[in-house]
Amino acid sequence: MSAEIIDGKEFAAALRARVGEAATAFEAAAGRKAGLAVVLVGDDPASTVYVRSKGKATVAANMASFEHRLPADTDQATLVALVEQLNADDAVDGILVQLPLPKHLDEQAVVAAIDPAKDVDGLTPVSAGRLALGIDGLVPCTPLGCLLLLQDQIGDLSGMDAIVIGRSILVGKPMAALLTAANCTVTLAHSRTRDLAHHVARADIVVAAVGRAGFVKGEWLKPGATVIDVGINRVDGALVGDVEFDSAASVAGAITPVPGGVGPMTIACLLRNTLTAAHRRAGVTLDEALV
Ligand SMILES: NC(=O)C1=CN([C@@H]2O[C@H](COP(=O)(O)OP(=O)(O)OC[C@H]3O[C@@H](n4cnc5c(N)ncnc54)[C@H](OP(=O)(O)O)[C@@H]3O)[C@@H](O)[C@H]2O)C=CC1
Ligand SMILES: Nc1nc(=O)c2c([nH]1)NC[C@@H]1CN(c3ccc(C(=O)N[C@@H](CCC(=O)O)C(=O)O)cc3)C=[N+]21
Ligand SMILES: [Mg+2]
Repeated sequence: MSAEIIDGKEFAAALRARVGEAATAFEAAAGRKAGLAVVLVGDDPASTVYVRSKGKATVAANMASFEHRLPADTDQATLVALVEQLNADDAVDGILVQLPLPKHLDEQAVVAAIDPAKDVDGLTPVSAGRLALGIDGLVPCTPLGCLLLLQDQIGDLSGMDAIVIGRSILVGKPMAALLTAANCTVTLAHSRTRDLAHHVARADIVVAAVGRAGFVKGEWLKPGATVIDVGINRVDGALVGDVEFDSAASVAGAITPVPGGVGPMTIACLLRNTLTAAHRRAGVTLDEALV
């Protein structure tokens, strides 16, 4: 193995600590804590674990956490009514509806009901439109976390060839937009891409968000490439990424592990977005140098 291991867990802990300090300053200035509401429909075990760890991180960063758990058979009108109630609640700065929702619910309509000012997941049409147009707004947490790791690892990304594998609304598409804004030349690959290995071989930066364990092979990589593994797959009880770690680590220059890479960054960026939303909503200036 030759690759440097990118310690997302450590980076995320430092970011959460800075967000916590800024959240304390926000409370002093605004007379209230910044607040994050998370909505979980159903009892998918992985989602339940994620929502719980996020709630703990929120409280540890001196923000208020509001958890709403609804039964799996909740109807559309009830869920949208909850989102509207959270939109109207002044103590709530951020709203996250855990995805995927049970199949009988219209995910797009639920997300579109979120007030864009509180869209800390960056998933509403308004947030996605702002990102596409280069207008300042709230950016999806996982791609934001990946970008922060890349900039910390590499510095200026200008002119680099990047490939994003996966084009989901939550990860791949916004990741490609962020890398484009950072002046990379971006390839966005998906299940219909022909000769993926050929495209990967050109890339200085590889972001894998496919949802298939060990899908990206080390032999595809350009030697020295920086590899960001977004995948969270459970195989025989263990968490593994979308990149075949051992073969990739022998070719890459740097690589994120799973766990301990992108996952912790997602939570840290969720807190950061909540703090950003709180400042904007309260008309308090955020010291950007801090976070
Ligand atoms: N670490 C974290 O914080 C987070 C991790 N994740 C994890 O990241 C992974 C991806 O999540 P998400 O984006 O939501 O997943 P989706 O299932 O929504 O999207 C998967 C994408 O991968 C593409 N894909 C599937 N098979 C192939 C293939 N053979 N070759 C090329 N592309 C392919 C699909 O293409 P097509 O569009 O053509 O179907 C699709 O665009 C999952 O493992 C998920 O658990 C997700 C969110 C946060
Ligand atoms: N609206 C919405 N927004 C999301 O951001 C969102 C979502 N829905 N649905 C599910 C996915 C998945 N996701 C993860 C976040 C953190 C870890 C994480 O912290 N992982 C740890 C390991 C955790 C463990 O051990 O299980 C790690 O990688 O080190 C993983 C996955 C956010 N998602
Ligand atoms: Mg380091």
